[in-house]
Order: sequence, then C-alpha cells, then structure tokens
Amino acid sequence: MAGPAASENQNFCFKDELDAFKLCLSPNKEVILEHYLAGWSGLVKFLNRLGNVFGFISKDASSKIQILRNFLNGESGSEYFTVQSMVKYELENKLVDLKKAGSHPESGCRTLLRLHRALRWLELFLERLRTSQEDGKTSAMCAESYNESLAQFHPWVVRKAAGLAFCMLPGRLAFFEVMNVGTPDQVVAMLGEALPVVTEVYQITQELYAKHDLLDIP
Ligand SMILES: CCCCCCCC/C=C\CCCCCCCC(=O)N[C@@H](COP(=O)(O)O)[C@H](O)/C=C/CCCCCCCCCCCCC
Repeated sequence: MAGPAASENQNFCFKDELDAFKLCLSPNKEVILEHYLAGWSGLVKFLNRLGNVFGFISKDASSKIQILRNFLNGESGSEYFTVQSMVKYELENKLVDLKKAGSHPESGCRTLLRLHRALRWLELFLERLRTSQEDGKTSAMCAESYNESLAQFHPWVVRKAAGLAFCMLPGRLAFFEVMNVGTPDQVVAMLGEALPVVTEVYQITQELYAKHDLLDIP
C-alpha cells in the first residue's frame, strides 16, 4: 500500500471529513443533501489515500455523489435541498423507476439508496474500529461489516473484488495514522463522537425510505 507523504498529512484530518455529517441534520431532523454529499466526498478522499487498489470503489462512490450534485445544482435544485424534499418531489413527479429500470435509471432516490446502504457498512465498520484491540485487523473488521450490510446487494464479482481489496488495508495503527487524528486514544474518542451522528443520519433515511417503500429500488 502506498501511503500519503508526510506533507500531505498536514492538509488532511479525518475528523474534519466526518464533521460534514454533523451538519447533515436540520433542526427538524431532515437530511441536508449538500452536507450529506460533503460527508461522502470526505470519505472518498480518505479512501483515495489508502491506495489505488480501492480505485474502483471510490470511482463508483464519486459517480453517485456527482449524479446527486448535478440534481442539486440543476434547474430543480431547490427540490433537492433535503433527502425528504427530494423523495417527495421525485415521487410526486414520477421520476423514480420503482419496480424495474425504465426511463429514470439514475434518479436521486435510487442513487442515494446506494450510498445509504454503504452508510450502514460505515456505521458497522466505525464501531468495530472503535472497540478494536491493538492487534485488531482492519481487513477483517471491514470484511465483516461488508458481509453484514452491503454484500447482500452486490453480485458475486463485486463481492469478490471488494474482498480482495480489503486484504490490502493497512493494520490498525497504520490505518489510524492515515486518518491523521492523533494518538490511538484520540482516534477512539473521535470515533465515539462520530458514530451517533452517522447512526442518526442512517436511521432517519432508513425510516423515510421504508415509509415510501423505496428500499428495493432496482
Ligand atoms: C475510520 C473509518 C474510515 C472509513 C473510511 C471509509 C472510506 C470509504 C469511502 C467510501 C466508501 C465507498 C462507498 C461505496 C458505495 C457503493 C455503492 C454501491 O453499492 N454500488 C454498487 C451498486 O451500484 P449500481 O450498480 O446499482 O449503480 C456498485 O456495483 C459498486 C461497485 C463498487 C464496489 C463497492 C464495494 C463497497 C465496499 C465498501 C467498503 C469500502 C472499503 C473502504 C475501506 C476502508
């Protein structure tokens, strides 16, 4: 794995990237899309620092972030201010292919669902990382979290490629160094702070999608 140069570390701190998720929730607990996407962009930035072997994952995440940014910056941008307003707008205007792929293969609802499923992986992974021992293996933590969440939505070939990429993850200490948050204790404390936020954003989105029967958009 080719790690980042020391000088690059000065410009990167994983905490700053996760902070975007803190801004996600509006006072009435709606998920603000701009901040949600900023959170994901930060995670992709981190993933890119882990090496080219994760390129196919970061490329897929980036393209989904871009699809949603295009909606946000497009002529109906105000309808995409929150995930709640996006769902309402796209459903009322029949802009979602609900049962099979049709004329809206890249709707906002479908695209966000892919990131939302990945957020569950993140939640599980952060919790494993937070509670891991010094000799914990990030590759195993990542694979277990993936198998409990995202894997069920991926075909064999993607699962296989993801599994191989996970084997290239650095050990726990080196992983913490790439995060550039501070000592292992500081990393653990930061993860403890970040997790409830990620969980809340995930749960709010999950309930919204379940309420509108959107959890299986093809
Ligand atoms: C302190 C913890 C640090 C964690 C840092 C995590 C950084 C992770 C950054 C990005 C996560 C990637 C998000 C991946 C989104 C995947 C969306 C998806 O499911 N796409 C598939 C379906 O899309 P459609 O075909 O229906 O449009 C697509 O087929 C996926 C292709 C790529 C493979 C995705 C594998 C996902 C593995 C997630 C684990 C990332 C490993 C990160 C290692 C730290």
